[in-house]
Amino acid sequence: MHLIETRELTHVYRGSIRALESVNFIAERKARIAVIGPNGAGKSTLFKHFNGILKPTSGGVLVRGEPITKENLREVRKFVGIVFQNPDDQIISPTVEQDIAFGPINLGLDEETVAHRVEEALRLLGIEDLRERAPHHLSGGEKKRVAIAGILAMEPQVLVLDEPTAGLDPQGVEDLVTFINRLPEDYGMTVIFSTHHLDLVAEMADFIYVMDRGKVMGSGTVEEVFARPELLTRAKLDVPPIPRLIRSLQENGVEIEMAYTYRDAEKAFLDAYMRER
Ligand SMILES: Nc1ncnc2c1ncn2[C@@H]1O[C@H](COP(=O)(O)OP(=O)(O)OP(=O)(O)O)[C@@H](O)[C@H]1O
Repeated sequence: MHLIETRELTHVYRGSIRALESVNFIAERKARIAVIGPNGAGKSTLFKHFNGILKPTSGGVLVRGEPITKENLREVRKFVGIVFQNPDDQIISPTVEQDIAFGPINLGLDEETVAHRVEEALRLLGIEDLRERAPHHLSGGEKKRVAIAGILAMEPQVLVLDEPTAGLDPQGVEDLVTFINRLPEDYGMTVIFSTHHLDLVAEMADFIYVMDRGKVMGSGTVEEVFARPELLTRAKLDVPPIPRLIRSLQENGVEIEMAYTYRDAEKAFLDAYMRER
C-alpha cells in the first residue's frame, strides 16, 4: 500500500481547462519527492488532490490505499498537510501564535497539546520572536515560515509544499532546505514539493516527477532524470548547472565522477584534482 497514489487522475477546470491528464503518481513513507515543470504544468492542481481540496474529473486518488470520501476527509487532511504557494491564503488569525494554533485546535486537541505543538512549531521554524506579531504585517519569507509552522503543528505524515523556497532570501532557502531534509529521518515524514529552482532538487529530493501541460512526462531518481536532458528540454526545463558542468568536463576528457549536490560536486572536483597531480 502506498501513502498516496493517483491513478489516471484527470482534472478539468470549468469544463474546458485540462489541468491534469491521466496522472499516475506514487509517494511512499519517508520519500522526498520533487515535482518539477513550467508554469501551468499542473503541479498545484495535483497537490490539491492529495487531501481532497479538489475532486477528480476522472481517475482516482488513494490515501493509505483508501479513496478520499466525505467520511474520511477530516482524517485525510490530518494526514496530508499542504503549504500553499501564497502564504496569505493560509493566514487567518490576528497573531502568529494564534495562527499556528488554529489547525491543532480544529483537530480537537486539548489546550496543553495545542500549546506544546505551537511551541515546537515556532522553535522548529526559528520564529519564536514573531509569536505576538500580526501575520499580515510580516515579510514574505516570514509569512512562509508561519504558514509552514501552522501545517507542521498538525503533525501530518505527508508534508506537501508548493514552491517552498519562492521569495526566500539565500539564508532562508538554506535554513528551509536543512529543515525539510530532517523531516523524513527525524519524524518519518514524507515530503512532496514543487520548485522552479532545479539546482535545489538534488539537495532536497530522491525522486522526481517531471510535468508539462497536465501530464507526467517522466519520473525517476535524481540521477535518472538529470541524465535525460531531452526530457527536461521537452518540459521547458534544463539540467541544473552542477551536473551540466560535470557532464561537459567528462565529454572533454576530464576524469571526474558525476555529482548532483554541491557537497558531492566539491568531493568529485577535489578527487579529480588530486588524480591530475
Ligand atoms: N481555479 C482554476 N480555474 C481554472 N483554471 C485553473 C485554476 N487553477 C489553475 N488553473 C489552470 O490549470 C492549469 C494548471 O495550473 P496549476 O496552478 O496547477 O499549475 P502549476 O504547475 O502549479 O503552475 P505554476 O508553476 O505557475 O505554479 C493552468 O492552465 C491554470 O491556468
